[in-house]
Amino acid sequence: MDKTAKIFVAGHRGLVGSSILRKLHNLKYERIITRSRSELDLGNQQAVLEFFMDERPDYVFLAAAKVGGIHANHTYPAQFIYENLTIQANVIHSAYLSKVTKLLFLGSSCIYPKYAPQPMKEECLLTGELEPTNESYAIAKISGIKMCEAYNRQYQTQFISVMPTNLYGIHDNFDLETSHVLPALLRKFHEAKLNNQPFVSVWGSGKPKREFLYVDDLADACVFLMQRDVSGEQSILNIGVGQDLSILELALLIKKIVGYEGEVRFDPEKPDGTPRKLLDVSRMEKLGWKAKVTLEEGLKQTYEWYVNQGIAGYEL
Ligand SMILES: NC(=O)C1=CN([C@@H]2O[C@H](COP(=O)(O)OP(=O)(O)OC[C@H]3O[C@@H](n4cnc5c(N)ncnc54)[C@H](OP(=O)(O)O)[C@@H]3O)[C@@H](O)[C@H]2O)C=CC1
Ligand SMILES: C[C@H]1O[C@H](OP(=O)(O)OP(=O)(O)OC[C@H]2O[C@@H](n3cnc4c(=O)[nH]c(N)nc43)[C@H](O)[C@@H]2O)[C@@H](O)[C@@H](O)C1=O
Repeated sequence: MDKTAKIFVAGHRGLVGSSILRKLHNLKYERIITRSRSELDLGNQQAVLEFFMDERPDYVFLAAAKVGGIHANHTYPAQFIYENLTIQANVIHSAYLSKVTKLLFLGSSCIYPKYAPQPMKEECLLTGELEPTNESYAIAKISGIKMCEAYNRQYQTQFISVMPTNLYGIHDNFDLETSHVLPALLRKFHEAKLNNQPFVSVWGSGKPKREFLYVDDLADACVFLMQRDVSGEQSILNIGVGQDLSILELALLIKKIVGYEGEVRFDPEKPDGTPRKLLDVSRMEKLGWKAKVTLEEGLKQTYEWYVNQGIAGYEL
């Protein structure tokens, strides 16, 4: 991927896409193409094909998707399967037809079985039942991985899939209904502090364990992979930090960073989801890549960004 390559970042306004865009700008890539959803609906097959045939990008980062936390996934399974299947099918097929050199598809750690041995290796894909709260999303993501593999086998394309663990960072979604746990807890603890609330409600039992990767580390890994030949069995790669913590431990860390002094209460009416999903990151380590940002550093940066955006009501 030389500096004059034409690069399309799909989903450039999202958490991941915006971070990939920042990384490419910092590395002085000169020909980056973006389209907002109103300019190009990636669910529109004809429009996507016309765009690829007109623009002829060399490299594609496919970071556009229907994304959400446990509640959104559980409540809107039809939208999660339909939108993800159509976006990825349109982009991957058009990339093949327009002879894209290399495409990187964003999967997710939720593609692995609910009770997969920990840490989860890439080989455990399709070896057991999925977690019901995000089955629709996971099935769509598995289809995207299999589509990339099928095109590589039949058409000799270079389409790779990465499986990031739970992500967080600046430009995340802080909506309490649709967000993931980390931005939700940053917001809940922050608002509880501002409003002197006596407790913060944390969903589920607090026992599930999750691994969190700062989004700029993910963007770094994605660009690293685009710049290298990772064909064959390495066309699927886990990306994580290799360490996890319980939701209770996460809540206590966020409470400390925000400086909230009230109580943490659990809401057993809300689902726990997968008990644990820690990724085995040895494939990426063998390639020479490792995450750099610690959870505490990443949380502080994200909290500062959230507060400075003005969403939170006051400046730090
Ligand atoms: N966030 C996480 O914890 C994880 C994310 N991933 C994967 O990473 C990728 C990016 O996720 P993330 O950045 O968090 O998601 P976001 O929701 O932050 O961003 C998704 C982007 O896709 C765009 N988009 C959605 N539908 C369409 C459409 N029909 N046409 C054009 N654009 C569209 C959105 O546009 P708009 O701004 O207009 O809504 C948005 O910019 C996804 O594939 C996700 O599955 C994987 C593991 C964990
Ligand atoms: C990235 C990943 O994200 C999703 O899977 P998830 O990891 O289960 O998602 P989550 O971040 O929303 O929750 C993690 C844990 O945290 C608990 N929890 C506590 N309190 C809040 C809370 O306030 N909000 C949320 N959302 N969760 C909370 C919550 O009950 C659960 O036990 C999938 O959509 C999946 O498709 C996917 O790919």
